[in-house]
This record gives sequence, C-alpha cells and structure tokens, in this order.
Amino acid sequence: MSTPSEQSAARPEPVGPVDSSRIPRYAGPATFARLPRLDEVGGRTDVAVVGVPFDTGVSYRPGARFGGNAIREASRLLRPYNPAQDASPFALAQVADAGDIAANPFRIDEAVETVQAAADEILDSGARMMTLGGDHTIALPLLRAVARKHGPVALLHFDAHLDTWDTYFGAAYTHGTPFRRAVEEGTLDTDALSHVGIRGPLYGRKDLTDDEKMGFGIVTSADVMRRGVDEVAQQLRERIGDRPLYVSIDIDVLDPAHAPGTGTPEAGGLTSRELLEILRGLAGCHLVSADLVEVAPAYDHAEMTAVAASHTAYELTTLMTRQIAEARDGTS
Ligand SMILES: N=C(N)NCCCC(=O)O
Ligand SMILES: [Zn+2]
Ligand SMILES: [Zn+2]
Repeated sequence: MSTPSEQSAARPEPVGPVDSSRIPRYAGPATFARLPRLDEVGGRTDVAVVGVPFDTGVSYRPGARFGGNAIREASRLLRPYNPAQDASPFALAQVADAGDIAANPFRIDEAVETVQAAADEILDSGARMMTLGGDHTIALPLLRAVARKHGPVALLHFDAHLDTWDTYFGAAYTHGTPFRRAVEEGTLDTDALSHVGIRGPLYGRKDLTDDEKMGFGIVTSADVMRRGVDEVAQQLRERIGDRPLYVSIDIDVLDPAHAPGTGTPEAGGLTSRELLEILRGLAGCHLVSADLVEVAPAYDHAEMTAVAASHTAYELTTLMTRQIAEARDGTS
C-alpha cells in the first residue's frame, strides 16, 4: 500500500490552463479554458474536450458547426477554481483540448460513422469525452461509442425538445431523432432515461406516448420552476443510481433570454443558474462522458450563449475530474 503522498509523487501533475495573471486571457489560441492541446500532454488525457463542427442534421436554422469554437473563445474567462463544487478541476486530473473531429458536411451517414470512430479511439485511450457540438445528431454516434465501452448507459438529456422523433423528410439521422435511434440500437439503459427542460409545441400527443414507451421520464421546464433545482436533482440522482451516465445538453434547454444563439429556440426555458445548479447536484454520479450541442453563434448576442455553454462544460468537466480523483485516491 502506498500513502497518498507517494501516489501523487508517482503521478505527473496535470498540465493546467495558461496562467491568465501572466499572459492576458485574450492572447493566444483559444483551446477550451486555455488548457493544453492533446499533443502538448503526450497524446494522453483523462478528459478530452472535443469539437464536432457539424450541423447538416438541423431542421431549422443552421450554424451550430461554429458552436465549438465559439464556446472555446468564451471559455477564456473561466478560472481554475470552481467554488460551487469546491474543486480545482484541472489540477485533479488531466483535461486537454483534443481539437475537432472532421465530419463530412455533405454526407450525414458518413459523418455519423466518422464521429463514432473518433469517439471509439478517444474512449479506448481511457479518456472521458466532453464533446462540443455541432447539432444534436452527433449524440447518436457518441452514445454508440460510449455503449461499446460501458454497455447501455443511463441518459440525462437537457433540451427543450424530445429528440425522439422518427424521421424528417425520410431521414433517420437528424438532430430531432438521435434518442429514438439510440433506444432502437440498445445503447441506452431504458430504466434510467430522463429529459429535463422539455417545453413547447409538439406535432401531436403521440410524440409523448411514443417517448414514454421508449422509457423516458420527463421533467418539464415548468416542473423545474415549481419543484426547484434541489428536488429535481435528487429525483434524477435516484433514477440514475450507480449506472454509467451520459449527459447530453442541448443549449436550447435554456430560455432564449439566456441562450439566443441556437437554431430552434423555444420560449419558457431554464435559466442558466438553474441548469448549472442541477448539474452540480449530480456530484457522485458515474459520469462517463457528455456533450453540449446546438450553440449557433450567428444568432448570439454579446457571447451570452457561448458564455453559458462554457460554464456548463466547466461544471461537467469538474464533475468528471472530481470522480476520476475520487476513484484514484479517495479524495476530491
Ligand atoms: N435538437 C434540436 N435542437 N431541435 C430538434 C427540433 C426538431 C424539429 O424541428 O421538430
Ligand atoms: Zn433542442
Ligand atoms: Zn436537441
């Protein structure tokens, strides 16, 4: 048995973000949170932040292909200590920016395969993924890769939309259909599926009955307001239990007042404060990977959507590195 100090002596210190008290935070290239690139940490990392600049699956406004880089730009202002989770996420484990997956913008089927192959490779290296979309189509290949490694996973899906529709214009792979495909393919543990933030008009009542048959539970945007974030987080934690968990966040879960920069906005959404607090309430869950999608900077104002997204990804990476540290040396 080695003591904790011997363990940390054997483990190389993670390479953290560029120090913004020495190099202005607006200088230099924008990696997520000014973290090192993957090649700057020898090609191995505990958490890989990955962009997927792909938006060929959208049903309305395009532009989410620019989301990942907008989030990286806005993330320059993140600081290394997260008081809400009492953790310095980038000191607990290595987090690195693994760049973008080059998905074909003209062939959706091929893009889905490319994303899956790249995700397989990252997960096989032992890293968890924090993926920055891109539109919601990419959740399908990401879930395939995660299930290949962990088996069927619990899903916590934050979105205004169900995204369990069947097809659009006969197309099976779109941003409105990833979770129906994922259920059909058996990548999800159907005892632990939740949508949070659902609201707005549907095509018909059948959308809800189909969704329920697939196994999803719904916490509407109004439920969050009425019950409050602590009760909602507790209910979600109970449903997830100790299963491997995948979190998929469509930024349109936020009200357009908080996140106007997205392709299919719906009134009556969560505040960014509510979203961040629910995420913090997931501490202790076995979060294996996450995505954050649908940031479309062309419709953004004053970077408000990208800032909300950068803080959301920060909370998620904090959850991941806390869990990695806990599993490694029993502390966070
Ligand atoms: N995944 C997002 N953002 N939107 C899905 C909306 C699908 C529709 O237009 O009915
Ligand atoms: Zn949505
Ligand atoms: Zn969505």
